Amino acid sequence: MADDVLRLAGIRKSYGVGKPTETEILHGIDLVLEKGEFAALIGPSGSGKSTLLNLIGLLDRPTSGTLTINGTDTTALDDAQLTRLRGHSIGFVFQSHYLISAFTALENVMMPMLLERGRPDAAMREVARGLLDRVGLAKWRDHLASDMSGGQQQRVAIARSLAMSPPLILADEPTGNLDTKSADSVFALMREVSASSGTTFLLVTHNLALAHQCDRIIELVDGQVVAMAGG
Ligand SMILES: Nc1ncnc2c1ncn2[C@@H]1O[C@H](COP(=O)(O)OP(=O)(O)OP(=O)(O)O)[C@@H](O)[C@H]1O
Repeated sequence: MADDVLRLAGIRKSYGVGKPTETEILHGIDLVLEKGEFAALIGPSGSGKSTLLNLIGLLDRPTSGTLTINGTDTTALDDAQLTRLRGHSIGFVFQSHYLISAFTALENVMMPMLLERGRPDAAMREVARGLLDRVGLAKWRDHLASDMSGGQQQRVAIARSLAMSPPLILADEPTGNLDTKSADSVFALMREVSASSGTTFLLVTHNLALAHQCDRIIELVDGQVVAMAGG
């Protein structure tokens, strides 16, 4: 369907393939995320959430099954093609923001565009300024990342994840290191971004209160999706 941003069919993942230790971690995942959906991925520790996120983020390959991102079947792509698709289609926000501490907020937000285009230009700066305005950090654009609070740094990371206007953002415990107030405001920001730009979010979280505020909850237990409920 044209509005599918992500489609997984029969995704299996084993580690140690061909070795005596071979273990299947994901046992056939079927999942569709549509444009603008804001979904939570929950499940106990060891259930396979990070393994699944790595596959969806094109950082690892499934053992079998098909994974389609924005209409592109990734099965037959080589590593260079996967890297290119990742750069254009997927934004990442992690528990640790992974900002470059010696760079300003603006420079951090420009990074994905710099990696793509090689050298800074005025248009890039303009996009980065607009994104920092959007996450409420207009006045902080020239501050070093290391001088900002945890919540502000996570806002910069969200602005950076939007730099290439990806249809899909993968957020792995993005509020895990924040106090409740900052966590709530970072969550609200992600929801606002999703609603206003139609960006699809998949949010991995152990925080059930946040999961219940999402459009949908996808629950993983022992490498299988056991429930998909409304938030
Ligand atoms: N590279 C690897 N090689 C072998 N086994 C792995 C590897 N990565 C993960 N596993 C195993 O896969 C299973 C699922 O791990 P995964 O990290 O995906 O779970 P998770 O749901 O993200 O857990 P958590 O909530 O603790 O982060 C675990 O049993 C883990 O030991």
